[in-house]
Amino acid sequence: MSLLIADQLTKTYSASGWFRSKESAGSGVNDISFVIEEGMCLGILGESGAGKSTIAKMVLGLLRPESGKVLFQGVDLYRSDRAVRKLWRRDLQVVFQDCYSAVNPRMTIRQIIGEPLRNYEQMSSKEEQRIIGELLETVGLDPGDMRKTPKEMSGGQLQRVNIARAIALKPKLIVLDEPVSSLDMIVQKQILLHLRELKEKYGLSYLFISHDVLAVNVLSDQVAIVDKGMMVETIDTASLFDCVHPVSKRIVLS
Ligand SMILES: Nc1ncnc2c1ncn2[C@@H]1O[C@H](COP(=O)(O)OP(=O)(O)OP(=O)(O)O)[C@@H](O)[C@H]1O
Repeated sequence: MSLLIADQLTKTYSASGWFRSKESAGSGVNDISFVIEEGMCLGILGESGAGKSTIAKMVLGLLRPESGKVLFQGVDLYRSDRAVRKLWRRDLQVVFQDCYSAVNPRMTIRQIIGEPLRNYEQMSSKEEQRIIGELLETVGLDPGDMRKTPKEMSGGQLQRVNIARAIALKPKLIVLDEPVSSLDMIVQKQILLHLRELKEKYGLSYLFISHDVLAVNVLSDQVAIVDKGMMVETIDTASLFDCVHPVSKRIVLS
């Protein structure tokens, strides 16, 4: 059974009032379909406004499609009850682009990473501390960092904290929504390679949203290229630079 199936997802935004413009009226995504198998990373590659975040939100259960469905582990996300969705939430995590707004600045790193553990697991404070220490080591940080607050971390370190929080419950799939775009090139590469290692070590699957061909090339097994809300081509990453669709060529080879 495939881990995630997105089947003909369509969402149209209706711009209104002061914000109505030719560009935004009728925008969104149309007839988006893809499959993610266990242990696989699918990259969604497209320029700004192509519809990448809309796709991510629909997969995460945050935006109901007008038509089409999202099946996660065989369960139809938008037709399941709250209890099923809570279980489903555990296996499907997310890392957003803006590492600072993804965390509560008043919490310590221990509280941030411990949040999903407290929501889903019952464990002693000592056990929680041990697991958080291990998670910090797994993402290349020092266990002593758990006493820090977000403002004492660099952007790259804080994004590693967000990754530690995302893997805390050993999810099946992580949606990575431009996870390295706000970091400098060297840190971007370190984190992408680290995500690749984690994927191989724990058999994780990723939906990797990006506008960056090189980043997609590092992490993805397959790439779906989106443009103006449509999926124009899906291609194995090994053949990415041999893409055939004119839009893919423009995006990949520019
Ligand atoms: N809430 C909204 N209301 C109206 N239009 C929207 C809304 N959200 C997105 N859009 C429009 O839908 C299209 C797709 O937006 P989306 O944010 O999914 O693109 P994106 O590829 O993620 O872009 P970026 O890389 O700039 O974040 C764009 O034309 C955008 O203006």
